[in-house]
Amino acid sequence: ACSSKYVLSQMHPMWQGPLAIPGGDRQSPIDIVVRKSIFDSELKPLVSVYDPNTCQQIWNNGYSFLVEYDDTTDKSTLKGGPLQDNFRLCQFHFHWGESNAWGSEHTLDRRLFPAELHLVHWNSDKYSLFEEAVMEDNGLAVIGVFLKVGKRHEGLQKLVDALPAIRHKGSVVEFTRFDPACLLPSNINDYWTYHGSLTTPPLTESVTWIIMKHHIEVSHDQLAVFRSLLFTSAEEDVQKSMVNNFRVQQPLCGRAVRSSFS
Ligand SMILES: NS(=O)(=O)c1ccc(C(=O)O)c(S(=O)(=O)NCCc2ccccc2)c1
Ligand SMILES: [Zn+2]
Repeated sequence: ACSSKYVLSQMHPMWQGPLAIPGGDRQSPIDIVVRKSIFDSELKPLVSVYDPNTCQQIWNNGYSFLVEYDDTTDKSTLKGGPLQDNFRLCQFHFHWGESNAWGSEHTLDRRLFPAELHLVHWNSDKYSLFEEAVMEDNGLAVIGVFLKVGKRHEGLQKLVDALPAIRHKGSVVEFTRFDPACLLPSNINDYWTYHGSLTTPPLTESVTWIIMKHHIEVSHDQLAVFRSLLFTSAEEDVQKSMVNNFRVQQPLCGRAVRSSFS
């Protein structure tokens, strides 16, 4: 799938029909083979500055639920690490399974996690709109954090409590003063990074992925509320629970995965 100009047969249970992807040799997600990752001492510490007052709403887009931030100014930003430019936070969302046995998009030596958090940022030094950056090389930076089932995550509870109000596809509610930094592991300086793509349409190869080595813990009950969301809108007569909203893993095609730690 790396050589062909177009990568077809992206027949994913959730998307209708094959998706032709331009290029197709730097798709995401991937399995991170830890022993094959390359320590890069030039990788700097990540610097995230998030302003909870830029948090605006939470909504169900029929694929995941997104917490969206005001990205019209440089108030919530990410820089450093593998990034040369300044990136603005636009949203975060999760991927999860129908059981705790699987759900993450990336894996570590094939190890699956029950869920994965993605914080999506776009390059505000080079582009003026998220929609532009999505289509461009070096346009996006996404932080991935693995979730494990264990103790209750106090910071996550405010988000969990908002989910029943957005059960159906298309529902939106106001959601303010949420600090996404509370969802990051205590150590954000240990990560892997590689060049890849969005894992949802348009699957553009515009993402610098930054996958955290350390996970966060959430409780079984908190994750169960994620699974109470629906893929379907209120009007549809068959309601489908929002689970297994992850993409199948993609070929590495010779890409290097660098680590910030040895
Ligand atoms: N797993 S991932 O980080 O690749 C990802 C998943 C979902 C979405 C999304 O918008 O639903 C996004 S998004 O926020 O980047 N939007 C992509 C689709 C889109 C393109 C252009 C304008 C609006 C939305 C990213
Ligand atoms: Zn995602």
